[in-house]
Amino acid sequence: MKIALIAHDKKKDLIIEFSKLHEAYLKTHQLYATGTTGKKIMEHTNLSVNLKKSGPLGGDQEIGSMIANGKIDMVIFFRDPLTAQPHEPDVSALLRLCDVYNIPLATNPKAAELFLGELKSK
Ligand SMILES: O=C(CO)COP(=O)(O)O
Repeated sequence: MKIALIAHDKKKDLIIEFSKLHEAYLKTHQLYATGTTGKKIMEHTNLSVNLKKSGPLGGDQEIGSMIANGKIDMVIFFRDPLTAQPHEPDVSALLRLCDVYNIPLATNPKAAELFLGELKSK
């Protein structure tokens, strides 16, 4: 599967923790991430992540474009619902495209755990 991993700044620690916890399983998939999220995941794990631009610099749109072109199968995006983002329109567009293309989208760790649990059971 092609999985996109994204986290807003205040959620970076959470996505690192999640990636470490599920490292062995995530290793069996192709991973993509917005710039800073992906770099941090690679710093803290042995995962190899295909890096896009940083979210505020177009990374969300790059991932959105991949979704529109059938190149992403699942999105794990730990959003920060309590902090305004300068690139909010890009964030909304990415979430919207997940619904347009019926791509599973986990926006918090519990949802992501459920998704991986379901995948692992297959
Ligand atoms: O801003 C983001 C998602 O909207 C994430 O971008 P970074 O991973 O580059 O911090």
